[in-house]
Amino acid sequence: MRPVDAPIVTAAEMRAAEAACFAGGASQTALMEAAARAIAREAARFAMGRPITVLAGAGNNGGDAFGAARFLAEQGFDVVVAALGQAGGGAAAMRSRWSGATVALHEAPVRPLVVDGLFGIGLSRAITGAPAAAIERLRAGADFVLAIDIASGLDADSGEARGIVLRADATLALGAVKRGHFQGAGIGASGALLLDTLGLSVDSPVRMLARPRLAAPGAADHKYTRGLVGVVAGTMPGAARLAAGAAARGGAGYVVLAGEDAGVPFDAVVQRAAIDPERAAAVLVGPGLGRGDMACTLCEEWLSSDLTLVLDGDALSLIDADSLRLRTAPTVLTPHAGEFARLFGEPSGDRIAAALDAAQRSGAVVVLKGATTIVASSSGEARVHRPSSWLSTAGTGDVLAGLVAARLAVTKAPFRAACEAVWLHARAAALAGPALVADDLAMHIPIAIAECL
Ligand SMILES: NC(=O)C1=CN([C@@H]2O[C@H](COP(=O)(O)OP(=O)(O)OC[C@H]3O[C@@H](n4cnc5c(N)ncnc54)[C@H](OP(=O)(O)O)[C@@H]3O)[C@@H](O)[C@H]2O)[C@H](O)CC1
Ligand SMILES: [K+]
Repeated sequence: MRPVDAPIVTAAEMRAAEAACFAGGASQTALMEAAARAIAREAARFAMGRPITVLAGAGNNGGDAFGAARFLAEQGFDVVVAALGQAGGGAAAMRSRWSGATVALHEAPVRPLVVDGLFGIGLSRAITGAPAAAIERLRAGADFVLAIDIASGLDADSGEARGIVLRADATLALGAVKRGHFQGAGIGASGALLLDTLGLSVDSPVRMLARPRLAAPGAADHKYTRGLVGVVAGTMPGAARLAAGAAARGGAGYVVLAGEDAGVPFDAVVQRAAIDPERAAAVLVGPGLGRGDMACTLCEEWLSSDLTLVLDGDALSLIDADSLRLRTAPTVLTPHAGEFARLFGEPSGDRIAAALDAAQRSGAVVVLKGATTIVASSSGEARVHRPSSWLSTAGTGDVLAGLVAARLAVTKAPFRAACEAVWLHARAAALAGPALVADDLAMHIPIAIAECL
């Protein structure tokens, strides 16, 4: 199945879940048989009757592979197993049940479908030498590669490539999806992500972002109860206008764009010289703010207020992470990779862990944007989303920041608001289609909201 709202685990968390399953009386062989059956089911779908080469490593990833080969052969598929090393432990039992053709990995025949059971979450060092050469040859010749649990060569936690990676067209995650599927080289090497939980009960405060449930305003609501969003304009008012337009279409009851001659995206956004702090439910500082003295002064003023803030763009270049700890009001930061690195340091591989650390350190909700966007809270919760790569164009960050401010004004809950905004932003991009520009996004936000009611 395509995972939705699924827990995302580290290798250690996966092993702990497996151990708990074994402690409850399940056998490793039974679990591997279930995994093998699931792999064979998916491989049969992609093989479409064509010959299959199954790659089997020395660990349990390889054990799964031998089991899958057996089930595929029983269904009449032409299967050969190309094995690396001697299977140990549970994998030996699975290997002993395979009676079909087995060749050494370097002799693996190139076939339309390759099932990758070389390495799973036990990869412990870079893949080099003969295995690397075989991976290169088989990837070049295969029509389709199905990875068992994770593409061989990927670190299960950081998604970093350890030497060569056997890029997959689809990955069947076993038990739970792994952090490595969503970051580093894992983003491009995992292909379509499928999941079979094998009946394991796995939970984690880190989950895939699901479509939010939104509510229409109540009968007693008016523009102030729905929340006034203030957007602070600066030297590049266009960015603030993009943010204000997104806030207005993102559910805010009232949007004030504060700044001389900032202009407005449309008449429903009101331009004023200043934001009335008594009335503002959320204030966005940063888009197009600039980094001069005036910008510094504005940043300091709002940071020292007790208002709910969204800090984006230039504001993230003017503050330091530790000063945020002094704030007691809800704060959401929306850094891209460069702004994040300046505030919290360069993430060392596992960006999910880095975002959680940053949220813990700053006390803010951190939205670490990128090919995978991570929403992290200081309570240790995180949501992970893969938005369209077409969002990599100027101004889309301003739109997201405006959406975060709108959802904050509506929900008054920073983690929930940031999750809703990230989902709506990605959905608006999908609706806008290829080659979108930031100005296209806002008009699709109401359609995305309608899908959540
Ligand atoms: N999650 C589930 O419900 C289930 C998962 N299963 C599968 O089990 C694997 C994890 O199995 P494990 O045996 O821990 O590890 P691997 O199969 O990934 O392989 C590790 C072996 O490979 C050797 N190794 C590691 N790196 C290299 C390398 N670069 N070159 C050569 N050999 C390497 C490693 O040797 P060491 O020297 O590190 O000891 C191991 O021998 C999981 O991914 C799932 O596929 C269960 O089977 C079913 C349930
Ligand atoms: K694999």
